[in-house]
Amino acid sequence: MHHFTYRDGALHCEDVPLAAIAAAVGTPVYVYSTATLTRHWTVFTGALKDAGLDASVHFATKANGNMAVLRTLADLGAGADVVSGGELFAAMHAGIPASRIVFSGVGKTRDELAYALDQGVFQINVESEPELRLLDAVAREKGVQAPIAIRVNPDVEAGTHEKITTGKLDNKFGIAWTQAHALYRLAADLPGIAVKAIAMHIGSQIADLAPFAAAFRRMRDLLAILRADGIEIERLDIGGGLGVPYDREGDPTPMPPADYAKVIRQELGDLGCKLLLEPGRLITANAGVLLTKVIYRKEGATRTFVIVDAGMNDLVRPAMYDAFHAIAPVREPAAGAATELVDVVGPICESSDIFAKQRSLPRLEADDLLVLRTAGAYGAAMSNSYNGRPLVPEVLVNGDQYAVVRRRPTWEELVTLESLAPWQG
Ligand SMILES: Cc1ncc(COP(=O)(O)O)c(C=O)c1O
Ligand SMILES: N[C@@H](CCCC[NH3+])C(=O)O
Repeated sequence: MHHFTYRDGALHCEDVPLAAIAAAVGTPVYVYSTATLTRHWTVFTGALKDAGLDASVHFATKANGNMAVLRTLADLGAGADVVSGGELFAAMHAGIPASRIVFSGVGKTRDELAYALDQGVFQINVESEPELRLLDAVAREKGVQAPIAIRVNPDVEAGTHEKITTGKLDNKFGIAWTQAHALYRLAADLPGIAVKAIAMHIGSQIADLAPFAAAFRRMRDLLAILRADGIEIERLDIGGGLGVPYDREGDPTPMPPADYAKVIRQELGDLGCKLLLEPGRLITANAGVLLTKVIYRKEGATRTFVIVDAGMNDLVRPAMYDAFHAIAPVREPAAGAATELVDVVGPICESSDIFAKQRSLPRLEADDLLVLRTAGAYGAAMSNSYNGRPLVPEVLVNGDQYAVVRRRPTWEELVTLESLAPWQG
């Protein structure tokens, strides 16, 4: 069931024509579908339940931290996986209780650890020995015990883009699995630490089950070693990383959640541990599009450029990871309409500000509206104001209603955080 479809020749999000949103809010703008968010959440949690797994799902808020999106998920029972004090604050602000929040991240500061303990987060995923010792000290100062997992790096090849792989030995994330037992031994002996779980996360946009299965087996082996040493582990946090279809011809079809759940059950289902999952992209990527307008059609010497009003500051994935995003015109092309090969580019003064090279699209003119699909994860979340462009706004659709859930800042607001130095008068 798709919630971004053509009706009467016009692309809609649920029951709202995207052209109506463009007219009212302006472009560029992200548009999210409540129905798709709900469907993804329900299918994913349903697959875990159908596989008989005792699991809790903690949405990785880095993928999409919009408060209205988080509230939609919170209302469905979501927990959160956060990676900074700011994300922890925002998740709680959106209505996700600390008791359902996991705090991950390779560089948590003393202040962030103290804040997380004060709030009573469910679990802190420790990623190094110095962090473990600091957390122990902060917890003891407060007279509490910090509930922890140690994030273990299983050293598997996730088969994804090298900029988003995290589970190889030379990545900065987690503890090498060869060093994990010793660190768990230390953790078990620290009075400010309560060892609860083993955590892992091997990368993002993974479209194959084999790396997950290999990592789960490492986890299983480690659990046996820890148990033999008298270290009790109640739960296993298996991270996120499931890939989604970006609709590029020839791309592998990402795995269905039911198949993923089956592998979890096979490898980890008989250990008496509760499971924690941290999907991000899977929940929100296909629930959002970036709606943009053609500014110019420019006939270059060797190619035609379609210059749009969204830029790499609004959606950095193509520039940063050579990511593919399907592009569709908001006005449905007539059946059999001619297509041409064009480069779709943004207005930013960077040569990498290119959304698509030599993409086959119907002829586009100035003022035509387009969407970049599958933009609901790591889209707005990674946006910035480079080139003096106000942060891109966000709209949430629900049936025939829509609301601006982050407004576009004004030019005045672009400079309000800045001030002159005292000697400048
Ligand atoms: C620790 C951790 N958990 C969860 C996620 C979410 O990953 P994804 O959006 O690929 O599901 C990430 C990001 O890769 C992460 O670093
Ligand atoms: N930002 C990346 C994913 C990074 C995952 C963060 N751990 C992307 O858009 O693909």
